[in-house]
Amino acid sequence: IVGGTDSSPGEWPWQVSLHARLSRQRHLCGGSIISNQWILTAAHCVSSLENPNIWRVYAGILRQSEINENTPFFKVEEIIIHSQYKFAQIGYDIALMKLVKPMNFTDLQLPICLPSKEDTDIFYTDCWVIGWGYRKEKGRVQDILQKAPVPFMSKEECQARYWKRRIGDKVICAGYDEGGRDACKGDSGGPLSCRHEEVWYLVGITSWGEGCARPRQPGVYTKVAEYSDWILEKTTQHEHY
Ligand SMILES: COC(=O)Nc1ccc2c(c1)CCCCCCC[C@H](NC(=O)/C=C/c1cc(Cl)ccc1-n1cnnn1)c1nc-2c(Cl)[nH]1
Repeated sequence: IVGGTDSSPGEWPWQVSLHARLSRQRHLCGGSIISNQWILTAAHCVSSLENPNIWRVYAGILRQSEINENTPFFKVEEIIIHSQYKFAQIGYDIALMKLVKPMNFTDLQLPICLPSKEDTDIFYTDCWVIGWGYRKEKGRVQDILQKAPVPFMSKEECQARYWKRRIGDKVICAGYDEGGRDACKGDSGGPLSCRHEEVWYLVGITSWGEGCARPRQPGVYTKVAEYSDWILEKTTQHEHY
């Protein structure tokens, strides 16, 4: 996160750190708890790393330094990537991780509400981007979870900023024309959390941008309200006859 500040313990209890164990283990992406057994993240985080056994989900942590070989984590049973996903810049940048065992909710690990598909036209005014990512384009993963307020940007303005690309209806842009606050490397997959009438909603999934916090280059987020049916379909246990 560029231009952010330290979060407090329990401020964002739905935020998780997704680690993968390749040659060595490291933080790769953020994610959000949406139920006791499901994590929502970005497809680009897990595509090409679809083996569930390499992933470790760390919940209820504020600092990356809390993570060591003795720190408890949740194992992943299944990874579901949107079938139309190709690249983050095209869209459909959404994926689900099913945990092997349901987690117990505590003050430090709780789900965030999903917006309903009727909520696609709410103009949220209190949105925050969160993560352990870089504070500048050439940076490093941060120890303490960072937070930054980012204002919504209209689709028209966002399309004007990214005129070489097609900004579709299933993404949200957020950021400042003067730059200065934004997501950055290591934040993707994490939540764009917006508070609306005292309730926090998972409005966006951190996806891509042209550089970090550059003027007139806002962050682009998967618009979660557009995927309510997809999430419901994939997370509902249909009896297989
Ligand atoms: C010590 O451990 C580490 O350093 N880990 C570790 C640390 C960092 C990374 C990895 C591991 C790789 C994850 C691969 C999958 C993910 C690949 C893409 C991912 N993108 C982002 O997180 C954010 C994008 C982004 C999003 C918005 Cl909304 C706005 C501007 C953005 N940026 C534009 N330019 N930079 N950011 C990324 N993440 C990293 C990089 Cl490197 N790039």
